[in-house]
Amino acid sequence: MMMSCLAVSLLQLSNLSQDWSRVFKLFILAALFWTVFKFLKYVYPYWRFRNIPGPPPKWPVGNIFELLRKPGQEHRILLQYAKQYGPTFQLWYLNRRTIIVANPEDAKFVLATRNYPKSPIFCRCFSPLGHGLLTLSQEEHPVQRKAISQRFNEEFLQSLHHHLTAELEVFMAQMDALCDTERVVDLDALISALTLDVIARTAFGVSFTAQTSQHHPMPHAVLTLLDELVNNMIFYPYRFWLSHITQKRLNEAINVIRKFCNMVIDLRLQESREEKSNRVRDLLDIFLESDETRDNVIAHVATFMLAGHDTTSHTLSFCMYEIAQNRDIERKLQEESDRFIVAQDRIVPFDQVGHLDYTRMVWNEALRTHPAAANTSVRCADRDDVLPGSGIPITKGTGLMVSSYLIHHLPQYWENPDHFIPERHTKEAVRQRSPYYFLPFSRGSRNCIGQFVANHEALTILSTIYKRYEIRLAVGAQEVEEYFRVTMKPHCRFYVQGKKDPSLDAHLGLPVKIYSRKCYS
Ligand code: HEM
Repeated sequence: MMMSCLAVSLLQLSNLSQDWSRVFKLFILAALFWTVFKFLKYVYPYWRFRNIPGPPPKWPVGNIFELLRKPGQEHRILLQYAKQYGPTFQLWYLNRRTIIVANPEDAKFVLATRNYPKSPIFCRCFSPLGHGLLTLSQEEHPVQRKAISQRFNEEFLQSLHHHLTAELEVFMAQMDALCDTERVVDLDALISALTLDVIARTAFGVSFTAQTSQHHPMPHAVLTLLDELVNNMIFYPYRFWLSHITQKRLNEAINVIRKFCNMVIDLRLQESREEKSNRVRDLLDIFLESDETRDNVIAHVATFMLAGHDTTSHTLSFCMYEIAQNRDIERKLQEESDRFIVAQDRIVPFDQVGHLDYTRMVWNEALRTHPAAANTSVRCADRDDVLPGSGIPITKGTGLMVSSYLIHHLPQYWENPDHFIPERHTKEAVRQRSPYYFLPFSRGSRNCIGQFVANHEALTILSTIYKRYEIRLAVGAQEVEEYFRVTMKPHCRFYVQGKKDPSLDAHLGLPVKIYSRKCYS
């Protein structure tokens, strides 16, 4: 009896263990299937699009490491690819395909139709302060854009000129002090402080005094915010590991900006009608007059500051870098500013800015050779399609980026693309070519809403500077390079005359010496 009981329980145990081993086997099999499925899903896009032009991806990471090879020089690497594989080509980020678009016909298709909304990842990364125009969804954007565009009129431009004049006086006082001293100055830093003060006045009606003091908390907060947003985007796949490091700086910057905006808005709401009529209008007025919540007003103003500061200042620096290498261009600019800044005026009057034709051509050539926004933000196809210029197939969800830098530098679109030739932008020449050959401000419904602000600001600053000063590079021209980090900025690799000068920062933007113009000395 005992024996038979034992035999039965042994049998049950062995059945149980057989069940377990069967479950285990099934589990291993399922895991194997899952791995194979995931593997095939991962490699399938590589296989499916293997014949599309582009640098061969290194499995499993794609083209990441080639792009990371030279930080800040990604635009140069992409230019090599565009020359080798054709203007529109594909790149792989892990197993995700991104199409770099530099065929003007393809660019038109992507920018002018509404089938390519901004990528949700971009919108998520760039909106910690809420959604401004740059990151609004395809549905919300048109209404907001229309409302803001209507208020961006002649009156607004006049108030901009008023703010610009005030800040340019501060700028010139600094330039006068540096003039003829043989001191090496970082012109990019000076211009950056100037444009930050201008955009602050245009936005809030008050200066951040970035040009004269280090004490205002906003310049630091705005620059930190910009930097951290870029980090957010670049390191998006690793955000969980990096978040605690970057999040602290980001939150601190956001708190400073929120606090400042709230303070200015509170003051505005307490203002009497008389006080308001005695003051020059600014962006805050425009947004407060719309029926936006306070948080949305702050998001809009912050977006304008972020989008309008770096872009304008770095392009201006590159413009002066090019002029410093070409005395003929400098002379023509001087002649034009002499014509429009007359008698006791130091700054070109508002109604004369539109007549600065040569200065405009020089500015446009700087926008072509060194476009601050070297490419649009990433778009995401909302349907299957074929790009009409290159014939490249697009599947729903594919990322696309239109590269103005590539279009501006490919010899099939621009003769001698690396030469700085302002005459490319005569009215005649502009009429004869497709607008999609020149895309510094992008095009279509998501183009730059601030482009007329940037143009007005740039022409006023350039004519003021070349009326009074001569700018000379303090280093060889080849030592200043383009450094790309969402925007393109000038970056000087070497110290002056190869020696470390303790008065200079290791990463200068544009080292120059400033002289008073011969006829003024
Ligand atoms: C040289 C100077 C500038 C350049 C090269 C430039 C370039 C651009 C580009 C390429 C875009 C499209 C970005 C995208 O595809 O997502 C853009 C958008 C934008 N820019 Fe500018 N920009 C400049 C100056 C300014 C200024 C001064 C302001 C503000 C006063 C400004 C405000 C904006 C805004 C708000 C957007 C988003 C527009 C929308 O999505 O509706 N920009 N800019």
